[in-house]
Amino acid sequence: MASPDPQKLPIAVVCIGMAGSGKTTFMQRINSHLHTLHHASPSTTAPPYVLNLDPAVRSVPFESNIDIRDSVNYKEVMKQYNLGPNGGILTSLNLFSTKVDQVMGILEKRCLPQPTAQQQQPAEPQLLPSHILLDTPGQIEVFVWSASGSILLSSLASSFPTVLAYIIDTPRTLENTSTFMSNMLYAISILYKTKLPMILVFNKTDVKDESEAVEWMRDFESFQAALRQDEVREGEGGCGGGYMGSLLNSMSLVLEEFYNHLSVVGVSSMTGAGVEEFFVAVEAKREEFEKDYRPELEKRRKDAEQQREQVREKEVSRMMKDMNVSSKAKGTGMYAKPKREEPETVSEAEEMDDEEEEEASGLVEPDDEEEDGSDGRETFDDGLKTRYQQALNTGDGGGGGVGKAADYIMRSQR
Ligand SMILES: Nc1nc2c(ncn2[C@@H]2O[C@H](COP(=O)(O)OP(=O)(O)OP(=O)(O)O)[C@@H](O)[C@H]2O)c(=O)[nH]1
Repeated sequence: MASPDPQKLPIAVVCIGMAGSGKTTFMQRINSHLHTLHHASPSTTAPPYVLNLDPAVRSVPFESNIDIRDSVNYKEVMKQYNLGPNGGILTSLNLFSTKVDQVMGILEKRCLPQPTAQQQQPAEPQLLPSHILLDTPGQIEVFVWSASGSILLSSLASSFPTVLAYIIDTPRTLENTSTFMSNMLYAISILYKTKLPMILVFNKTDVKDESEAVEWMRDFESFQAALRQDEVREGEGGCGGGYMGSLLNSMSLVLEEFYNHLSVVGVSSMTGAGVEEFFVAVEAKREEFEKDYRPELEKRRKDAEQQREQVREKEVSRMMKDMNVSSKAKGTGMYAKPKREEPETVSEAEEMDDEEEEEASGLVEPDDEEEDGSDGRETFDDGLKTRYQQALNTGDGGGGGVGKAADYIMRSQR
């Protein structure tokens, strides 16, 4: 089947952000925006596909197609494993990630073009969602820094263009320069951890707009001025003074490159202002994903495959070495005693008896062993390696190959 056009693939938007930044409200807003588009033009636009990955949320103000709470009971997990709230969320997410294959199967079935029964003449063009929306747990680190979060994100990104929407509580983050810088550093760490394109969503712009933050990001001088104001306000001992001031100063210089890679939008999830700009940014990130991130993902996948292959080769060599030792010990394989030929004359019989006595007493000439041993071992090793490789490679990728290898070991040890 030809791979689908990347422009037609639904794009996955993963909402992450500090607790209380407004992720769920933002999800609700973009979900309702896409539903409105669908209602306006039902024949050309499908509603989004929505996933809730927050196991601890009591109720979500939007309808999700896949909800982690349907498969994992967070409260029960806490009870059974004797965990606190964060451990409970983490374990629930881990349990859910064991079903990632099923989740991806459903997503691919619902969001990717499916081959029709008669491939040559597709009946009607399938209307697929243009967006997959994901809400994540409030405890950001539980999702971003856990193995299960990585598994879910990398599985998603291997099938769909994926962008992160990092939701920021604008009024809170603009309280002072150090809060702003902390938030930016958190965003940068997530960017480097996930290696996915990111949009900074300055939320709650109905309370305070994002212009000041944008200025701090784009204009180093204005951040310096804000820093000086903080110093004056809080005095030398405050967050803007002393070593903190110079630290923030140099960090703002370092972060310039990071800011250049980010899309920034101001949104009010309450009023809906800025939502259209957000979707424009999402489309720009889709291109970036295809141009920069997909090749990187492919490269990482190839590297991982190569590594697996190397490990397998090592295993084969190790098994071969073990075989050599155990064959030697048992006198099987290349160390098997050659079948005795019947002596034809009395002197031959005497010679053979002498040899037997020598072997039994351990008095074998070292030269004799070396002479034909090295050649024989190489041929034996090569043959054995080929047969092992065949045994490991044959089969269904499941236990078939391993089974054959095991059979082979058993037979050769007899
Ligand atoms: N004024 C204003 N308030 C907002 C906006 N977005 C969210 N809020 C409020 O911020 C609070 C937190 O919003 P949530 O959507 O629950 O935030 P969250 O990040 O999902 O929270 P957790 O799931 O607990 O991490 C709520 O009281 C919202 O009403 C906004 O755009 N403007």
